[in-house]
Formats: sequence, structure tokens, C-alpha cells
Amino acid sequence: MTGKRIDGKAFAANVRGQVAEHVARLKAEHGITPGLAVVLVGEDPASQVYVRNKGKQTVEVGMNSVEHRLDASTSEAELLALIERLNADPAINGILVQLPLPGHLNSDLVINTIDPAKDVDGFHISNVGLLGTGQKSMVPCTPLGCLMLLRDHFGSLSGRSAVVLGRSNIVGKPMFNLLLRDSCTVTVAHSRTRDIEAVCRQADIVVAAVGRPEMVTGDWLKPGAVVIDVGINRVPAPELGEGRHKIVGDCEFESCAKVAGAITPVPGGVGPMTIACLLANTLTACCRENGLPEPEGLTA
Ligand SMILES: Nc1nc(=O)c2c([nH]1)NC[C@@H]1CN(c3ccc(C(=O)N[C@@H](CCC(=O)O)C(=O)O)cc3)C=[N+]21
Repeated sequence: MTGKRIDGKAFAANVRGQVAEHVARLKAEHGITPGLAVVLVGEDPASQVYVRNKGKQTVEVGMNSVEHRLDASTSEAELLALIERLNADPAINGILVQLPLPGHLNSDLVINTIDPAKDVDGFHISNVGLLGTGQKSMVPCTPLGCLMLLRDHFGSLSGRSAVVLGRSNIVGKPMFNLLLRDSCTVTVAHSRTRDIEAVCRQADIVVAAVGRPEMVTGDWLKPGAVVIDVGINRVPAPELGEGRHKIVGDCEFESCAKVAGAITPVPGGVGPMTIACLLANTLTACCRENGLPEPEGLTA
């Protein structure tokens, strides 16, 4: 069973190590230090934890980290003005606006104001279009992390059948495009899919990104299927004590691990890969900006 566990935490540490080596070389040979700006609007406690982790890991790989924490009542005009300033700042290679934004802000407008070359989340409409047409773009961090884990596991993904559970702009749709580009036969299933279990059971690769705690159980899987669990769900855990919570994925780990060929745990699977890929994307953006070769193995 242990051999089936895909160790995203260790894989992410390795990716960060590679990023750090490239950053050191950029510094030594070109006097360049990549810079990442993270913008957080409001006080969502979970978002604050993520932003703190991102900042810490950015500094650990030798890049500059800039955090902008804005009040929840910040106006759209103020936020757009900040983004324009970051777009124009040559020390900043990557801009991430933490989502979700407070309701009075138009996230599409905000995201599309980011310079596409600095859009390390890959959410700008121009990057979405480039990815969808197979052109060079910034690729969303979570799907990129999933792709790296799958390529590492399989070598070539060509000809394999993949089911993506979930059709979000952040994971499902870009994941579909990446798997298709690697020549998988891809099905996107979602809340309205009929007999979703049977659809899932066809797949050599299952990427679960629906946000429903432990929805996928072992009987949904073809024996030997490789499962990438993108879900991060906080659920009550009375077994840990009154009022306690724990984090679970979209897959029920125990039953899935019995049937799967390999599976990512939650936590310690896709989550750490997301941050590692954010750093990889910032490095890639910096290399492109400076006309230098892109870091091999760290892009899609
Ligand atoms: N513009 C934008 N880009 C994002 O990439 C983005 C965002 N907004 N908003 C919030 C989500 C969430 N997110 C996570 C990143 C890492 C972990 C992570 O490292 N999780 C660990 C720890 C989980 C825990 O214990 O809390 C794990 O899965 O092992 C989780 C969640 C990025 N997000």
C-alpha cells in the first residue's frame, strides 16, 4: 500500500530545489533576482495561511517576495491601480491575486488587468486562450503540479484514458487541456454527468477536483488507476476531540488506495505541488522577460 502513495510533499521539495538552483545561477551569471508579488484582499484566515506559506517558500528559493494586504473594503479602482503599478515594476516578475475576492470586486476584470507575462496563476484570458490552442503560456499552478506528478509516474501519458472530475476554470478546464496536449483521451465529468461512477471506472487516470469531501470511493475506480486528488475540504473530526476539524480530499483515501495503482494523499499531495509550481512559474516568467532559456522540466 505504501508504494502506492504519491509523495507530493517530497516531489514539491525537489521542484523547489531545482527552482533554487536556477535562481542562484540567474543571480550569479546575470545579477537577476526573480520577484513575486502576492495580493490579498480581506482577512479570510485560510487565505492568510496560504499567503504566509507562499511568502516563506518564495524567500527559501532565493526569490524576492512582496506581499500587499489590502482591507476587505478596498475599492476596485484602488486594486486595479495597485496591479498597474506591479505590472510596471521591473523588479516584479510574477503577480498573484489571492482568490476568492470579496463580492464587490469583479475578479475577471481584476485578473485580466494583470500583465499576461506576469500572470503566474495562468488565469488571464490571454493565457487561457494560449493554453487552449496549444501555444506557449503561463499554466495554472495546480494543474501543472498534477501534470508533473502524472508524467513522473507514467513517463508518457500518450493514449491513456483520463477522467477529470470537475469543470472549474482553475483546475478542471486547464487540466483537460494539459492532458489532451499530452495525448490522453480526456473526459470531463461534473455534477450533471449521468452515472459518473461508470464514467470514472473507464479511466487509467482520475483527477478529482470537485470540492466534495471523499466523494470518490474505491468502487468508482478501475483496478490500477492512478488517482490525483485535488480536493482540500475541511470537515468536522469529532474523533480528534470536540470541535476539531481535519482536511480531507475529494477521494476516500483508504478504499481508493486498495484499488488504485497509485494515489496522492491529502494533505501532502497536490497542495505542496501548487506552491512549488507557483515558484516555477515565477522563475519561467523571469527567464522569458530577460530573454533567457526557460528552466527545463519546470514548464508544461
Ligand atoms: N490566485 C490564487 N491562486 C492560488 O493558487 C490559490 C488561490 N488564489 N486561493 C486559494 C487557493 C488554495 N491554494 C492552496 C495552495 C497550497 C495548499 C497546500 O500546500 N496544502 C497543504 C497543506 C494543507 C493544510 O494542512 O491546510 C497540503 O495539501 O498538503 C493548499 C491550497 C492555492 N490557492
